[in-house]
Amino acid sequence: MLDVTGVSWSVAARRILDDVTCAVPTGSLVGLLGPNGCGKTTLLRIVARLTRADQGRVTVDGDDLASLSRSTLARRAALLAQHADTDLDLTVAEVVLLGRIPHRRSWWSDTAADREVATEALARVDLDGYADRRWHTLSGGERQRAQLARALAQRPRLLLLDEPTNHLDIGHQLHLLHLVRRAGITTLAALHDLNLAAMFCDTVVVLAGGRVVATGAPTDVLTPRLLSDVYGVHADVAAHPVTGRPTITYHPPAS
Ligand SMILES: Nc1ncnc2c1ncn2[C@@H]1O[C@H](COP(=O)(O)OP(=O)(O)OP(=O)(O)O)[C@@H](O)[C@H]1O
Repeated sequence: MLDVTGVSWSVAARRILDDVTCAVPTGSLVGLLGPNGCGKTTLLRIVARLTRADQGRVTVDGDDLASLSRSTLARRAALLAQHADTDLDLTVAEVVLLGRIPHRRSWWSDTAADREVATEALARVDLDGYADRRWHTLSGGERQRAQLARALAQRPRLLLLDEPTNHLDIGHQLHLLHLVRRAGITTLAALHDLNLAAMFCDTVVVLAGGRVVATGAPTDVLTPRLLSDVYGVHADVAAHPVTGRPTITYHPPAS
């Protein structure tokens, strides 16, 4: 369970997050939504302890994040950053094996078990046979999936995903979120595609101007009124004929 309570953060005299409270129940997928610049990445960075909150508290399975050692945190939480990439001349397997570092006794030697975990993670993201490819030869979508494999290879209890469907074609977007859901890992994912959020998330948390403006089941939160208030768009929302989840059809902007 991830609990974020009263988190605020300012930079250059500007309040970016303002008293944010939200929770991700164990094993659930929570979508972090909101327009560009509303503070989604900042919140994920605070939970990953890459940025320090000015106020508030974050606990993971009851433990205060601030009290965990770096190595314990690295074993517990994995972050897939928005622009995760590397300039190093690594193979795909080497990148995925970076996810095993927090679990190793020695920095340099990966074990057969580590390599097995990495191979399995690559298979899960549909990248079998890519292990020996050089990183720079991958497409944007292949890199994104390989970065998810690295995060999965970390075997985290908490997964933090910043726009994980970036660069992915629709088939791989659906596959990735289906996979994340089925993995049963406590997951907080910043998402821009509201239809995907509606389809896969147990709960959505909507930020606007650094504040939580709505939290709840997608059906309750993703209403035409909220889409208009938060995103300034007009849309129809209907229940999907099979799943009953909301599906959004946007209206073109009035000229
Ligand atoms: N280190 C920083 N210095 C100055 N401004 C910052 C810093 N970090 C974040 N910001 C600002 O804080 C706001 C929130 O940024 P953040 O990246 O969290 O938004 P976001 O919701 O993830 O946006 P997007 O959907 O565009 O990725 C933005 O206006 C950004 O410019």
